Amino acid sequence: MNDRQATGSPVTDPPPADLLTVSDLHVDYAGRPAVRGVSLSLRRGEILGLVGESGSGKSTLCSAITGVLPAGARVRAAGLRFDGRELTELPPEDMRRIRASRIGVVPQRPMTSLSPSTPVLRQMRWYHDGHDLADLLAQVGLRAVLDRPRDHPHRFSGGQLQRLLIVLAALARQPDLLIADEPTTTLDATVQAQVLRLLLDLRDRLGPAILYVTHDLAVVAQICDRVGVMYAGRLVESGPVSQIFTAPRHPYTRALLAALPARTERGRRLGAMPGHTVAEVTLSRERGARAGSAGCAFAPRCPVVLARCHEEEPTPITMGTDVVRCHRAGETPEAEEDA
Ligand SMILES: Nc1ncnc2c1ncn2[C@@H]1O[C@H](COP(=O)(O)OP(=O)(O)OP(=O)(O)O)[C@@H](O)[C@H]1O
Repeated sequence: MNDRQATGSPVTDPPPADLLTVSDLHVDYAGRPAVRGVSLSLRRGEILGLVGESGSGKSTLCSAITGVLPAGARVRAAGLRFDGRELTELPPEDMRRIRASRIGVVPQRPMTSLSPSTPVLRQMRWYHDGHDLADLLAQVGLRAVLDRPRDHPHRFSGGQLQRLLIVLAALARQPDLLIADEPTTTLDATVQAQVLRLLLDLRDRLGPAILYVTHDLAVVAQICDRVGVMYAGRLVESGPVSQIFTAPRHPYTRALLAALPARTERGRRLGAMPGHTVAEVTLSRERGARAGSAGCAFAPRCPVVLARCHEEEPTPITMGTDVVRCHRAGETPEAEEDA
């Protein structure tokens, strides 16, 4: 059950079934781990935010779900279940067909996703799969595009193009899952707000689940039901937005939230925290693993680190609605400081 439903649904409602369940997913690039043992689930109509600093594995996780990893990437998973079917057990062609027809992807940079030499409206007609395009555009307040049949992509703003691409991804095929990997990175705050409103509108109208990757915690607070926090390829904490923002249990999540000057500030990206970069941490961890110790990847930067954290990697612990990977997850922050 997600946060929004939690406030309004009667207690007797059956729990909504998961649309997507990822179990113990690992992705390596030429032997270097990028995603390490990630498990998550996404329910129909739910928006799950994925946050974490650059290089933490967010895009790789999305690409593993859509099945479009570059050559040289190696994927292992205990399971990748989509709408009741185990994708890893299907013949590759069936897997590709399900992914292509039922998972929509909103690109990060709209300008580079369209052909520059063909009018936008014509490109939309190629892809929209026979729906009434005028109706689709009117539903989301973009009917005016129909009056511009000769305009090429460069005649549109980034925000207009992004909203058109979201319409294509979400309405034309009506996928069950939309993956949006930082779709507002290149947009200013006002246009970003329009794009977020459009996504919420589409979710409410059509009910796709949305996996929304962002560096911006304010966006998470605004549109997501649940959030997953990634660090060095691990999902270190996940849970309802209300829980994570008010009582984060992982020290990395707490550091991210503390770095926000005001919880309501818009447009702030997650900067790397002072100290080691993720790449340095991963390298030092790999050296540690070779030397026989493989502790928590966050230990070198952790303000509440224990000796144990350098030696033993924490396993995920379920605590109420949260799943946390931290040896100290059960302690209050005050107790951690006193220790
Ligand atoms: N095609 C690739 N070949 C080799 N390594 C890659 C490739 N793509 C990503 N990586 C590495 O995998 C790790 C995870 O990268 P990924 O892009 O998934 O992180 P991210 O959290 O999405 O970062 P960002 O927020 O900057 O997009 C990084 O160490 C990155 O350098």
